[in-house]
Amino acid sequence: MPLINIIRGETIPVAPLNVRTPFVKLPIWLVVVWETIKGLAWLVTTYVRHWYATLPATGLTWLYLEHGWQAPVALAGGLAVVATGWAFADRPSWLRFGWWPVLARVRRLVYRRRWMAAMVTAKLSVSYDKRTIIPQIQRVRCRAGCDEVTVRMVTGQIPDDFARASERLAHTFGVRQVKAMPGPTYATVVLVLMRGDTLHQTIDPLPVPYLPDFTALPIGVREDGDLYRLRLFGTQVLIVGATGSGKGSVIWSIVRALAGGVGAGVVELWGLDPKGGMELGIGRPLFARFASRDFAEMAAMLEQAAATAQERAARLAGRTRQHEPTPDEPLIVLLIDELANLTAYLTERQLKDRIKAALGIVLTQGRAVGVHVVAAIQDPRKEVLPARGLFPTRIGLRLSEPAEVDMVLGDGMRDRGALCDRIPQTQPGVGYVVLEGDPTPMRVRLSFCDDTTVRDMADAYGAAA
Ligand SMILES: Nc1ncnc2c1ncn2[C@@H]1O[C@H](COP(=O)(O)OP(=O)(O)OP(=O)(O)O)[C@@H](O)[C@H]1O
Repeated sequence: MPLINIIRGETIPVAPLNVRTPFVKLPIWLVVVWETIKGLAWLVTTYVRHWYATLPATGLTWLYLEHGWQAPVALAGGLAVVATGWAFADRPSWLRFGWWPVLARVRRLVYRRRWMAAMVTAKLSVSYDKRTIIPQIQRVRCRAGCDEVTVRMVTGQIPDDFARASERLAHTFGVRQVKAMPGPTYATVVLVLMRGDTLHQTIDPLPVPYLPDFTALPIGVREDGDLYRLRLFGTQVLIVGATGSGKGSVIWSIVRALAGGVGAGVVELWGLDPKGGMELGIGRPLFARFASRDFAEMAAMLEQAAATAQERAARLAGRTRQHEPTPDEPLIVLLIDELANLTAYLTERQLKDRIKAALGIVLTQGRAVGVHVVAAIQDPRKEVLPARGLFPTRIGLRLSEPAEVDMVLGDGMRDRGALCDRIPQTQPGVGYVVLEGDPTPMRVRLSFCDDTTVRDMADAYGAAA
């Protein structure tokens, strides 16, 4: 009979019907056999699933039964000696194939214990049709200072859902930070749970490359332990950070990576230090051109850089897509400390307009023809730096407000883990960058060149060298 007056999807109240379940009589031996088969099947599945624990336990028990307690103790001792020897002989392979896989097994158990509660409280479980569906742990991998947990998401979820809950997850699992990035296949997300802090200590100045690779200048260390290499070809670089965040160390790290080129004559550094030469002054011999007090001189330098960029662009048009620096036509890098002094705080209107126009030309036309800008600024707001969008590469150091993070690194980057506003004042030189081809931000620490290092570098590679 068709139901009338029933809205689709509405729950129909239980009918007051008296239902009697059919009564089937089973012999007791059948019940016992069935339960035994079920128990055995459970034992076999558990044994196979947890082979990493059950197999060694079986082996040790067999040894004990066959040869007494000395045999398993000798075997365990022997294994410990071999493992220690391996760890000392070749630490990377020991970590990769020995220690981390074992640790990953243990961590998997730890995560599974708290997983359900974590997913429900972080609102990552999905209730549907009176059922609660939880994202599933697929794989756990351990690496230096972090665990990578690959999770199978519930249908309809996206990695950004996990990114938004990352802080909650970090507290739940007692780790420093959680980053969420798209997994290797659709419907998976990789949660990177950062434990220790590989960037805790100051990074010493890196070796100066004999001739710089302009596509990969080594300027710091990434939190995954690799070198952080900056691509200069084809880009302009903006460094944003509150006062004392270490903007100077980014500038000097870049200069250090380019110093070999300065010595060889294929790189020309132009220094603009509107704060009176406080920052760049110590490395004066490294700069082919330098201005620190006279704003008219700075405007003239920018105009000359703009004219060079235009002239090179006109000459190279249709011949090459990337200018190759030579001693006759070197790569020009304009290093500007506190750019806001030129773009926002300058009171002289005419000078300001000249600087704005020249800077716009350099930023738009200089990228492919070897005229680059590396500029530092404290305040990333549009009112202070209208040309922010013309800097394709941005480095976000410690910032004062969460809202500034997305302004510097791009929309949604704070949710994806770029916590620039949480960098402690005690960690200058730490910041976040967006690497090519990676949608999640990477935490990095720039190398620190103290005054003596800068002076030595200037003596070795500067004009007088
Ligand atoms: N990469 C780094 N590693 C360790 N310490 C650093 C690093 N960079 C800077 N510092 C320390 O932090 C202090 C402040 O750095 P710095 O002057 O470069 O900051 P800043 O952002 O340029 O500040 P301001 O805007 O006031 O010029 C330095 O005196 C130095 O001792």
